[in-house]
Amino acid sequence: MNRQTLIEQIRKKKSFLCVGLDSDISKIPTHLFATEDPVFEFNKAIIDATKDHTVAYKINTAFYEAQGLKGWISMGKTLDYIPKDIFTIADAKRGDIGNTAEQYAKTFFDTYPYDSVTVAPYMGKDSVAPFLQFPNKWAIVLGLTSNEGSKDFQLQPSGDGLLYEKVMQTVAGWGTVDNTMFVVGATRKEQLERVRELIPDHFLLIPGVGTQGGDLATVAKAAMNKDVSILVNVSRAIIFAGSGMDYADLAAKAASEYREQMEQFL
Ligand SMILES: O=c1ccn([C@@H]2O[C@H](COP(=O)(O)O)[C@@H](O)[C@H]2O)c(=O)[nH]1
Repeated sequence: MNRQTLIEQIRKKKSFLCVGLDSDISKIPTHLFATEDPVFEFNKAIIDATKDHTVAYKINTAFYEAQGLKGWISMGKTLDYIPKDIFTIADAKRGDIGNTAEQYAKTFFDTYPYDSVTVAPYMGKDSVAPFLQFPNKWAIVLGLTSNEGSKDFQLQPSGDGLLYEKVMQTVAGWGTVDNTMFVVGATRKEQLERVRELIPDHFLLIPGVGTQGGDLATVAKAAMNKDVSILVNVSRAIIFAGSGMDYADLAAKAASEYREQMEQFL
């Protein structure tokens, strides 16, 4: 999906919500274990319940890879089931030397036709470049992450600024606003305005609202630009809003409430 279409979807649905399909098998309602593929059945109902409220789905591949072959099968079926006008993210956080990165790009853009994949930039330009060669596909590069450990390296001084500032400015020069987004945690609210000074036009994928405690209004005010250009991810607070037979209804309610809040900023 290209940038213009994504912006149009955000305007049309009045939502910049990304629902995270972190479908942890240990948290899936027990009645689904009577089905052949409980993870897919869970995701299918979540997608049916939330698709009108969201413009993106983020599949965190860890929850699928941990299940081995059957996890990859559930992931493939889930990706196929997502409506084609909804942006898809493989949250795989890949990054390796060039020829290996090429294989990762092929995995998540060709074999599994995601719109985007999250990429760790630590290994430098040749590790990110292979993800930037596919028309209408995106590398979503870790910029400033939501976890406590982001203080260990990302927020450390580097030259005149902080390491994450240097990383984001450098990576922004490798691609364009049409193929590169950045991950910035909602929990790093002190840095959001600085991020927008550094990269005013790029899309940001913002996780950390919901279970991690990030505030939607703070994020929207600091990070939106004239084209909106943010996707706010919520995983557990939507997909595990309930744990019984009514889990999909409760997920729909949670997603709808986030969308209604988002509409106020659009
Ligand atoms: O900095 C980051 C980068 C990625 N994530 C991922 O986003 C979701 C958040 O899940 P919640 O349940 O809404 O907390 C999850 O897949 C993380 O791996 C992040 O949280 N922070």
